[in-house]
Amino acid sequence: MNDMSLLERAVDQTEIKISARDVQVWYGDKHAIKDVNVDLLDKTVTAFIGPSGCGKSTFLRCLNRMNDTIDISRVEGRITLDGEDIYDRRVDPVQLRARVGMVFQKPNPFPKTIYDNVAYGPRIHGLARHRAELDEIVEKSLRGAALWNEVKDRLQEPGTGLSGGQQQRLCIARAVATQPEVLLMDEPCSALDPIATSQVEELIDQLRAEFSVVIVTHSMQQAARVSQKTAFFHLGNLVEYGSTDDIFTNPRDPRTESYISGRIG
Ligand SMILES: Nc1ncnc2c1ncn2[C@@H]1O[C@H](COP(=O)(O)OP(=O)(O)OP(=O)(O)O)[C@@H](O)[C@H]1O
Repeated sequence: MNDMSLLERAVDQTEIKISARDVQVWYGDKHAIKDVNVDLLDKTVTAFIGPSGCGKSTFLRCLNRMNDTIDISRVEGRITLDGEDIYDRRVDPVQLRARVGMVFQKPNPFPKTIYDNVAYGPRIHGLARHRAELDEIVEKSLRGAALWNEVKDRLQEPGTGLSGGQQQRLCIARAVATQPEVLLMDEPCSALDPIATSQVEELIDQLRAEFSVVIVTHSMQQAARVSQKTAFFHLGNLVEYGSTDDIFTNPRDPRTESYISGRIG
C-alpha cells in the first residue's frame, strides 16, 4: 500500500471511544500534563506528536492506567472508555489493560515460545474454553499481526529468536489476542528497520478496521502516513488536535506550525 492511499482514506468514524476531560499528570512536583481535553474516535488511528519531553507517552499511559505503576505519578481529571470512568475504584486495571492494549517502543516478547507469547493473555483472562479454541485465537492473532505465514511452522520456538520486526509483530499479536478495543502504541517502529517499519505501518492501517489505535511517534512522515487524526503536544499542553491533513497542511497554532516545519523539536 503506498503512502497516499493510507493518507487519503477518509475519517469515516465519528463515534467517541475515549474521552479525556481536564486531565493533569504530576511526577512529584513536575506538572507533566496540563488540562488536556480530547475525544479519541473509534476505528481511527490517532497520532500523538510533539517535541521530546512534551508529555506524549505520559498522556498515552493515562489511557490504560499504566501510570499507576509509577509511584510518584498522580493523575487527575476524568477519562472515559465508552462513557465509563476508567479511574473509578471499581475498575480493575488488569481488565482495563486487556481492553486497552499496549505495544511498547522496544519489542519485549516474553521468554516463552511464539505460541505461548500470544496465548498468555487469553489464558489469564479465560478467553478460551479448550485447547482448540486457544489454537484458533493464536492463529487469528498472528494472522491479524501479519506474522502467521512466517511463524506457523515454528510456533514452539522461542519468541526471542525472531527478528526485531517479527518480534514487534509478535508483541502486536500478543496485544490483539485479548481482543482489545483500543491499541496504544508508544513509538512502535523506533527499533525497526525501514522494511519492518512499513510492515507495521500497513498493519496499523488494517488494525483500525477493528480497533481505535493511538500511536506516539517522532516521525511526522509516519504520523502523516498512518493516522487520520493528530494531536500536537507542547510542554504538557495539547496545543492542537484535528484531522491529520489539517494539522500538516493548515495548522492553526504557531507552535504547531513551527514544529511541523522543523523550527522546534
Ligand atoms: N517516570 C517518570 N518520573 C519522573 N518524570 C517523568 C517520568 N516519565 C516522564 N517524566 C517527565 O515528564 C515529562 C513528559 O515526559 P514523556 O516521556 O511523557 O514525554 P514524551 O513527549 O513522550 O517524550 P519523548 O518523545 O522524549 O519520549 C518529561 O519532562 C519527563 O522528564
